[in-house]
Amino acid sequence: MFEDKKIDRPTLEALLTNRFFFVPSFSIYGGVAGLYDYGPIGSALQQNLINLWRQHFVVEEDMLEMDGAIITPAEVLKTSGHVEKFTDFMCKDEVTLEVFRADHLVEAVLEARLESNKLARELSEKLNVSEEKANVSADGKKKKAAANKPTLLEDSVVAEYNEILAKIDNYDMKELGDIIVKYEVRNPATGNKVTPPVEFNLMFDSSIGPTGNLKGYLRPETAQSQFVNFSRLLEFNNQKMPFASAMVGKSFRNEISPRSGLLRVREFMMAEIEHYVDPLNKNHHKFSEVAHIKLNLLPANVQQSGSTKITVMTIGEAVSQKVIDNETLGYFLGRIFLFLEKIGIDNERLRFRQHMSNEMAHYACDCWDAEIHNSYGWIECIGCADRSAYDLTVHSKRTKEKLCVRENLETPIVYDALVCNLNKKLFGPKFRQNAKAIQDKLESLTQDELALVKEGLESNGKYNLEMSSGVHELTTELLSVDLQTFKENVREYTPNVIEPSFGLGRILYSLIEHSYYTRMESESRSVFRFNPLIAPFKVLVLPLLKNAAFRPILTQIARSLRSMGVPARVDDAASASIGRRYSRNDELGIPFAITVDYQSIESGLITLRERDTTTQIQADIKVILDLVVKLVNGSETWENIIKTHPVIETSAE
Ligand SMILES: Nc1ncnc2c1ncn2[C@@H]1O[C@H](COP(=O)(O)OP(=O)(O)OP(=O)(O)O)[C@@H](O)[C@H]1O
Repeated sequence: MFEDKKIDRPTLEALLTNRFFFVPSFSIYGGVAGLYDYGPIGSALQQNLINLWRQHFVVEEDMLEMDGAIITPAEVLKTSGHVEKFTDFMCKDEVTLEVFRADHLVEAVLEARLESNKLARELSEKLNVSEEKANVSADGKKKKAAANKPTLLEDSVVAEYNEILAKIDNYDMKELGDIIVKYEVRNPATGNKVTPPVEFNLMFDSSIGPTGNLKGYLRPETAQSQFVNFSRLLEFNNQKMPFASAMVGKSFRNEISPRSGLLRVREFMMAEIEHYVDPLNKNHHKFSEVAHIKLNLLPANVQQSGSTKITVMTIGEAVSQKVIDNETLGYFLGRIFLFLEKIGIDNERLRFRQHMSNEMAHYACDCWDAEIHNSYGWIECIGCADRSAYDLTVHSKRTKEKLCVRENLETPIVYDALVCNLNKKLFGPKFRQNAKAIQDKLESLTQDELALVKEGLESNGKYNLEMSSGVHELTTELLSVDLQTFKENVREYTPNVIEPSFGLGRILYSLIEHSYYTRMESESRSVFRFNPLIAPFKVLVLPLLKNAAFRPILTQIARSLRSMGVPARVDDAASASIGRRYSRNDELGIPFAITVDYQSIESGLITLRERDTTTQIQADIKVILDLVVKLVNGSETWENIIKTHPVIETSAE
């Protein structure tokens, strides 16, 4: 099913830089890895992506949008676990001190060896020479791999490598260190050994205010601003559950070794949704709308067995067979699929990969990444996790603010529970300064623990309570543990959170690759097949020839389009032929072109060209402008139009 559509990345990258899609930031100062500036085309693409995302999620799913602060006090990120755990594993070239993200280094080296092995085998088959000889030729071709012990690999070693690659996201620091030693993973560029992996925290720190006493960080995700505002969001939603909040904004991660263009940067645009749901009911009222959608799934158990084989399943089947944990998670995977399809991502190069046990945060109960294949391999572009009640619980515990839902019950819940009844007159004087801590401890005991206290008191007249302050003897004069009946009219619970988290730069770059092609007749003519929703400019307006007589009509057309909300670009440069101008604007992915010629001045006729087919029709200005608006807003298709408007003959482009 999946076909690796190879592209010529150096040519694509040169085009993206030359046409100012995006470029390394501060390049005239030498640049800094992992920072990029978007030019007019990149910014317009990003903005269109954000607009479509807002329409598809915030508007259609009726979400509550927020815009939170970027600078975040350390206390918030300590509570969320980021200060301690937001780390990657780093190792260094022992000689040059070049740094690597350990899992990425292992991945790159093993992949290079597999590739080298493949080449050697192909050569060996072709030339029918001994494997040793073939090995020498393959080594010559793959210099990089040579630094990493390029030998023709035994089948069993190939299987081991493939298993490691399938599980690469699941290894902890020690396991990665062991793999590096066992398989002699070295710096591919120098062949030097690398140091054992260590943890590196990815957050940029800072201090807030002039005293330097308040430590802060640039946020590594937008989620925490949404969690800490949960009560206000719930209030705004008239206390109704379930509901979602959403936020688009920059996040910052001090990546160890950003080497893959927009895919791994230190400052990037995120779009995150936090969907709050009752932990006892994770069904979704619109689930039936996505249940039929077939997804390419890569479940955790398949990866754990060392395979990357895709299972194609409908979301309905996946949820009913518990491959996907619950309906709400399934619903969001479906909506993510529809969003990616709408913007133009190739479904054959999209898969949903489930996290393996170690990879998943300890509190999460299921997590799927939408991975898109591009020339860098399979890239996680969207994470979609069920984070359970973790975030709201920890922030609530730390701040003593209630971050929970109170729900009036139609039928009250009646239940029996054990409670401690203290004889306060004796309890306080007996334990003095420890009394409060002991009381708190007793109140925090579970029902099972209370049952043990009750049993001790009733059978021995005493119970020894162990605490960090020592062992405290509790006697029947001081307290009793009794069964009491409770009636609750209100149910209080902390919602679970399902979080789809989008990295817009990764989606954008993948879309650029999926949209890129070169025309058959000339390899040098690059085109982006951006659909009209995503295209930076929707219409190119150009004269057949440079002639001042065309200027008024060009201006009139461009102004009309712009006033109707259709971004238009005029290209009337004197030096370039019409074919050259079509082609250099195809490089910007402009879907339609309106051409003005002498007939336009005489009779108001203009031509409309479609980018991918290069077919053209001719009609009156008003007719064409009406058609363009429909084409751009998606209410009309080119296929339809050329059924009713004859395609005209044009000179070769
Ligand atoms: N350094 C980065 N550069 C660009 N996008 C990123 C980066 N880190 C994360 N993202 C995007 O943010 C999304 C959500 O972040 P998440 O924390 O789940 O990523 P992650 O698992 O840390 O990614 P990775 O494992 O690739 O570092 C990712 O799916 C990705 O699209």
